[in-house]
Amino acid sequence: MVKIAPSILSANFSKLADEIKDVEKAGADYIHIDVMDGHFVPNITMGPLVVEAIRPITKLPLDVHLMIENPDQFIESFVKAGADYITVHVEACKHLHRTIQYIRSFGVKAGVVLNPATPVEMIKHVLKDIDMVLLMTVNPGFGGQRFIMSVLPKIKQVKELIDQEGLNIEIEVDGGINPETAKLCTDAGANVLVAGSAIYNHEDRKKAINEIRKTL
Ligand SMILES: O=C(CO)[C@H](O)[C@H](O)COP(=O)(O)O
Ligand SMILES: [Co+2]
Repeated sequence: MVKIAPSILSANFSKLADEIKDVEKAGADYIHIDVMDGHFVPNITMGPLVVEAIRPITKLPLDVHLMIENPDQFIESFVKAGADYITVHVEACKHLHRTIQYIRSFGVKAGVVLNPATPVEMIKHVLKDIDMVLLMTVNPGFGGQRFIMSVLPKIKQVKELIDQEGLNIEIEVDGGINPETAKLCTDAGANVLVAGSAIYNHEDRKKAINEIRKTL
């Protein structure tokens, strides 16, 4: 079963609680939270205080995507704020294996993220230690960008590696996911689809989620 994770990056922040309840009612599986620090990516968004405020609003797992330098420094704060998944960029971690162990030491699911230009080889050594691989299908930093087609073979590559090893790891894709691109990703092996603008730019979120689901 493919999961849909609306990214609140494209939500109306002045009524964030309603925006989250709306997608939960509409059949979302996770809430995707994009954390940006203005260093790792050229944009600044939200931090642990926002995650803490969101936690009581929804029963859905909070999928926290850290686009920040030196993520270790903030992991405990995001755990305390209520994150269920914490994903860190391979490109931002000096000691990736250590960071993953640190996330898991709190009983939280750990994921690794690859930018479009980063090869899959970078995560081979940690596959047995993670719960999720997140493949960026845009360059991180902004919502509403165009899907990068050249990431599709990487999704397949990750799926094959996971299957070869008999592991139970979610494959999430993030960026430019919409009714045109979703099935390309699930056919390649993705089972979690992050969608920001494709859901939040529509008045009817249930319809927007169903439009994606019915293509799969
Ligand atoms: O991580 C992200 C950007 O760095 C966002 O999750 C992503 O861009 C979602 O937005 P959209 O679906 O509009 O592309
Ligand atoms: Co994201």
